Amino acid sequence: MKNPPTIPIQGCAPVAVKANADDRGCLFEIFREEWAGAFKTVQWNACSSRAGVMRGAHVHLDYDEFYTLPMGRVFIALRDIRRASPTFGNSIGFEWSAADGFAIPVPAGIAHAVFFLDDSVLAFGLSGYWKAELDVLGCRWNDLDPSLTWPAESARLSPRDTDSGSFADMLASYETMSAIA
Ligand SMILES: Cc1cn([C@H]2C[C@H](O)[C@@H](COP(=O)(O)OP(=O)(O)O[C@H]3O[C@@H](C)C(=O)[C@@H](O)[C@H]3O)O2)c(=O)[nH]c1=O
Repeated sequence: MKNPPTIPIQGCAPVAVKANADDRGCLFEIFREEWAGAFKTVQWNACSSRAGVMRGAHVHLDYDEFYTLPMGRVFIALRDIRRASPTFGNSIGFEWSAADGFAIPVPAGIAHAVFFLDDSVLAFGLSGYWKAELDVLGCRWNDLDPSLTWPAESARLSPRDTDSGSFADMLASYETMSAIA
């Protein structure tokens, strides 16, 4: 594991993956439930993105994610919006490359956005099945935390992310939905 950042958010400590590189490429072990920081997953997604794409910022109520990066280079931003968390309000943004050899747990309640610096593939596990009707919380990526310095001033966004609102509105919606969940 190279350059693991110190992530000041409870539950997001980087987890070393097992990279077996050779002259053909690399076979990664990207997940073992037995690894410290891993958890039971019921679904895995592989998300390929072109350079210049931003996905997020999103936050989930109903499942934790285990983010891995088998290929490419991204800038990932995280912010803790769990009011009861000892790291509530903490955020971080950092460059992450497949060659760094680590995964990042992203628990429910951690707002996150990923900017793709190179064409990349994210593979992430979910502790609960994705439900479209619940994957509705998010904010404008550049409103996630004004203290974050992003590697770009614009990005290619989905219609959903283009229409996202403020961080304050996302926090209010998250707390309302959490209270009734
Ligand atoms: C997440 C997800 C999406 N989809 C569908 C919905 C849609 O038709 C298509 C693309 O979905 P989206 O545009 O929502 O994908 P995207 O904007 O990449 O959303 C993702 O962003 C990253 C940062 C995350 O955290 C993920 O949880 C997810 O929210 O894939 C699934 O079928 N299953 C899934 O598990």
